[in-house]
Amino acid sequence: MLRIAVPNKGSLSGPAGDMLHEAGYQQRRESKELRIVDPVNEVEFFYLRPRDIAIYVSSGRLDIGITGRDLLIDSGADAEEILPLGFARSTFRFAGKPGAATGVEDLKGKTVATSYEGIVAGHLADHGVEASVVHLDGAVETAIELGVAEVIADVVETGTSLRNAGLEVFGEPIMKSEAIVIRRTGADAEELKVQQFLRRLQGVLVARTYVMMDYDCRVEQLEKAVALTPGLESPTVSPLHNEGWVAVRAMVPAKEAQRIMDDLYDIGARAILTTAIHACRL
Ligand SMILES: Nc1ncnc2c1ncn2[C@@H]1O[C@H](COP(=O)(O)OP(=O)(O)OP(=O)(O)O)[C@@H](O)[C@H]1O
Ligand SMILES: O=P(O)(O)OC[C@H]1O[C@H](OP(=O)(O)OP(=O)(O)O)[C@H](O)[C@@H]1O
Ligand SMILES: [Mg+2]
Repeated sequence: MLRIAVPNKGSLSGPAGDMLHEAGYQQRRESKELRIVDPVNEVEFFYLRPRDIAIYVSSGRLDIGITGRDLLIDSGADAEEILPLGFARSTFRFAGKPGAATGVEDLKGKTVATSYEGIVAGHLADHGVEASVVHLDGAVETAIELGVAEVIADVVETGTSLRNAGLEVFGEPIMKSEAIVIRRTGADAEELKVQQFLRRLQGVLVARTYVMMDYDCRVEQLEKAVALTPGLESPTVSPLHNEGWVAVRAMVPAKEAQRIMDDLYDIGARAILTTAIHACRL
């Protein structure tokens, strides 16, 4: 049975559960459940604190886990990223009162508050900067106002929390993060159950980003039309009963679907339809 760590709380928890559900796995019904078995798919899910997941996976007791890239790096655990999942996207940045600093090199002798001590200490060391790091569990933005630190390093998504605290980012982003699947470093990459799990999640990612497009066009326009809808490998082209017309079917990126429909219409395609993809294996 495959043993998988899933975030039990916080920003990663809801979207991770939704994705696993879309991939056909049974998920917990109640937020207090700590583990469930999905006997049909032969998977056991452990609901753990996001910060602890890399540690469990690196111990080898759990096969894979879903966590944030920033949490994996912060933990220093012996685990590696095997699939980015596209949700809980954020950047990790320094911030302070306007004019407090312009880059990491200005932090010598200063105090930095953060919940991600591992990332910050590593980044300071990479730049040869000696600064103090104060660990706080959350609401780090308030640390400056209350005099605990001169600058902070924190997760930034929309920037609203920083703005509300009168702070500004400075310097280059320390890292970009999103939810990821991890496994123990060097674990068997060919393990069939792991491969099947990853294929299911990849199927969800494709189903979320692509739609199926169908349309009819005149044979003379086919090359132009196919250039607009190349599909992933090559579009399906079938003859219509009316001579001189063909039906074309191809996957297109959902974000571009409306523009592609306009362009197809302009070159004479008709009966242009898009439909959602519910699941897929590429
Ligand atoms: N506002 C946000 N937008 C996107 N991702 C976020 C945001 N806040 C935290 N994350 C991501 O969530 C993960 C941290 O999860 P964790 O549960 O520790 O904190 P949280 O989501 O802030 O929850 P809480 O603070 O309520 O405990 C990290 O990967 C982080 O990048
Ligand atoms: O750029 P934004 O869209 O404002 O998002 C970033 C904020 O979200 C998280 O805080 P959270 O709400 O989890 O509170 P916490 O600081 O107590 O963890 C993070 O720590 C930032 O403070
Ligand atoms: Mg938080």
